[in-house]
Order: sequence, then C-alpha cells, then structure tokens
Amino acid sequence: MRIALYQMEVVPGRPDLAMEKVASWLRGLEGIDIAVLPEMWNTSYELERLGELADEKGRREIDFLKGLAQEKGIHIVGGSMAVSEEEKHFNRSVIVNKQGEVAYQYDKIHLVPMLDEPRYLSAGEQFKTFELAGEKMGVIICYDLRFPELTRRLALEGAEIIYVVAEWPEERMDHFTALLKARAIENQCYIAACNAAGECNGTVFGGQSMIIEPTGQVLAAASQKEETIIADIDIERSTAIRQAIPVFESRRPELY
Ligand SMILES: NC(=O)CCC(=O)C(=O)O
Repeated sequence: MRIALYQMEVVPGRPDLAMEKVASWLRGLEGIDIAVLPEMWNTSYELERLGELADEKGRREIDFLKGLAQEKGIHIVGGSMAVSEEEKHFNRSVIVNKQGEVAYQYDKIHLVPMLDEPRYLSAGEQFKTFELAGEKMGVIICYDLRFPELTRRLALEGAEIIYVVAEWPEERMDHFTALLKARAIENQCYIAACNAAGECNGTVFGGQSMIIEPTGQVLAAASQKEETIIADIDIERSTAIRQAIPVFESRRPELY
C-alpha cells in the first residue's frame, strides 16, 4: 500500500485557492493508494473569519474531495477542514474512499489553547477506527498527539495505520517528532504524520512530516518547505513486531 503525504504550504483564508492547489497535487499523483492532506488545509488559522469562510458541514470541500477520489481512483485522508454546523465551527477530518464515499468523519477532540481554538471552535466528542482498502486505521488531529490515550485506544481497536494531520508550529517541532516516534513504538503501528508548511497570522508551521514504521524507524521525512513524501506500508510488519515484542500481551490494564 503506497501512501503520499502533501506537506502543503497553507493559503490562509482562501479555500478556493487551497482547493486549486489540492486538485493539482492530487491530479499529479501516480501509483498512490492513499493521499493525505494536513490540518485545516482549506482556511488555515483564520479563525476570526470562519463565519464567512467555513462551508455548512464542509459540503463544498467534501464534494470536491469525492470528485477527485473517484477521478483518480485513490483514497483520500482529507486532513482536516474548518466547517460550520448549526452556527458552530469544527476542525473536522473527512476520509473519502476511492468510490467517492465518506468513510469517516472526526471532529478534533482536544482544541489547542496556544492557537486560540477553544475560543472559536467546538470540540468533538467521539472517535473510532475506520476502514480503507480493507485495513483498519485511525486519524487524530495535531494537538491530539499529546494525549496518548487516543492512539492507544485506536491501536487496541485494531488500527494498523494512524494518521496525524497537523499545523504544528516550528517552535515546538522537537515535541512533534519525539511524540510521533513514541506513538509508533508504543502502539507498534504505522504513523503517517502530515504537517503543513508556510505561515498564518505570524505562526510559522514546521513541516517535518513523516511516515514511521511500527519499530519507530522513519521511512520518509520532509523538510520544512512544501513537499510530498511517499512510503510503502507493509501491514504484516506490525504483526511481526507485535510477536517479537509482545507489548499488547504484557499490558496490565487492571492496574492502570
Ligand atoms: N494545530 C495544533 O493543534 C497545534 C498543536 C501545538 O501547537 C502543540 O501541541 O504544541
């Protein structure tokens, strides 16, 4: 299974231009099974303007992703997008399969205080695994990465790949890279982390997207600039590693 991550330079406050960029990126992909976008790719952190920028239930972006998924015959982990719903705003991840159907939607559970999200956004209340290409997977959004309970539960539910879609600022990149590796090692699953590049309202995003295998070894890594990274995922790897280091069998959940 070949995965491509688009470490996109954001186009703050211009969903129309962001969609043009994403369309041209997706149309240029060849031989890819799953394409991944970063967090808030449609608006970036123009939170004060979400009333005018975010579409109701994200229909505009979802229809756009559905069309491209079918046109290219590719599954799309649609990063996350600012969407409106019943006069609230959410940071929502949408997964579209290659048949052009929405396979899963997830609203960010942990809103990040450092970027003022709790002031402008409503938090999600639930999460679970989803299936693409017959495999179980999970997705979390940026600040969620600091809460290992999410990835552990997704792994316990059978997720073989966990996507981390992000707009992680450059000043905390050491946290980003350390936490990504920890989540891969402790859960013995693939982590595919797609960060953004560029800048919004003075916050510079740190890039360094990566695809990490269940041992913690980095299969592909990006610089800080706009870039695409690609890696082949072999789901059997996690089974072999879970047999060699049987963390899940050694757990003592009754004690913690
Ligand atoms: N977009 C985010 O959630 C940023 C998270 C962040 O800056 C951090 O956890 O540090």
